[in-house]
Amino acid sequence: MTERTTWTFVGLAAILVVASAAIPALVDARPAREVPAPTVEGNLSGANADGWAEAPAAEVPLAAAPSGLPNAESVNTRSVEVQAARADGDVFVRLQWQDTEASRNASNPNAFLDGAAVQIPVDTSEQPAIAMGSQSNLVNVWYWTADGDTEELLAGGQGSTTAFENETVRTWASYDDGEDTWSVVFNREAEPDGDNRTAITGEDDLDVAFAVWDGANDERSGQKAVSEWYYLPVGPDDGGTPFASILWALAGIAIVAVVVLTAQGIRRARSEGDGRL
Ligand code: HEM
Repeated sequence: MTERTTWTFVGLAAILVVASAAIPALVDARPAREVPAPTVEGNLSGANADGWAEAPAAEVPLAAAPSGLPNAESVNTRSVEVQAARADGDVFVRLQWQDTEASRNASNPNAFLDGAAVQIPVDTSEQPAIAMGSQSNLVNVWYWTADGDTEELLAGGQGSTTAFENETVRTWASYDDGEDTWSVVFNREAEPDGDNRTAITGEDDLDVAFAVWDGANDERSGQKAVSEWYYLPVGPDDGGTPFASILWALAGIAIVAVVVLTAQGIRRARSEGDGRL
């Protein structure tokens, strides 16, 4: 093997090192079901507030909740765009979804309101049942309806929802007629007072699920579009991607070393062979 061939091998191996370090970082940029929750400097207190430009969005698919209620499978909303952010000890979540008609008024008994909700576990170390938790694993539900009402609920399974006294959840909502899109922001202190209120302490990532009701399609209570469990990465940093990159880079360096040593070995063996001739 000539010196040139050796260097070509070394060059290729070096490219491999860089690629093996960079590609996993790019491909694994966001684990499945993660909704990024960066700390944001800008204002988040508004459906279209400036700070939302700083928070990446996750597209979350929705499907009919299997509640067994009549028409439960008839839901219109197929996905919701979710952003989350932290600022000054508060947590914010913005949901945006398509709806061709804003249903804000339910004064007629046959009319139902558009609505949206965010569900989080009371005990952040354990993921509850998606269908609004269970008696042994309760959930908090932040519930907005298009008449401007916001409720903070506690649930331990279907049919068990009760409202907290002294609500700590705030919302801002706006409907864009041109884009046929609702934008709703939910906001709460990360660690509010009160029994059974989820404390977002930073000890765990936060499981979170979403629901949307289309009032024009008579959706209400158990007839709604819901997500699977997602999570906000607010727990201790497990060093995920950078750590993986270091391992990949070390693997690449090992490959370079093997290539160089093998090439040198072959050269030496050849020159010794030549010497014997
Ligand atoms: C995926 C499985 C789910 C099933 C089968 C289900 C079923 C039901 C049922 C039967 C009700 C009516 C009885 C009650 O008020 O408890 C209900 C109400 C409710 N659910 Fe769920 N649910 C599911 C998931 C969710 C999720 C993920 C959320 C929030 C993100 C949520 C939020 C609510 C709210 C706010 C109400 C009260 C609505 C109202 O007052 O009209 N549910 N659900």
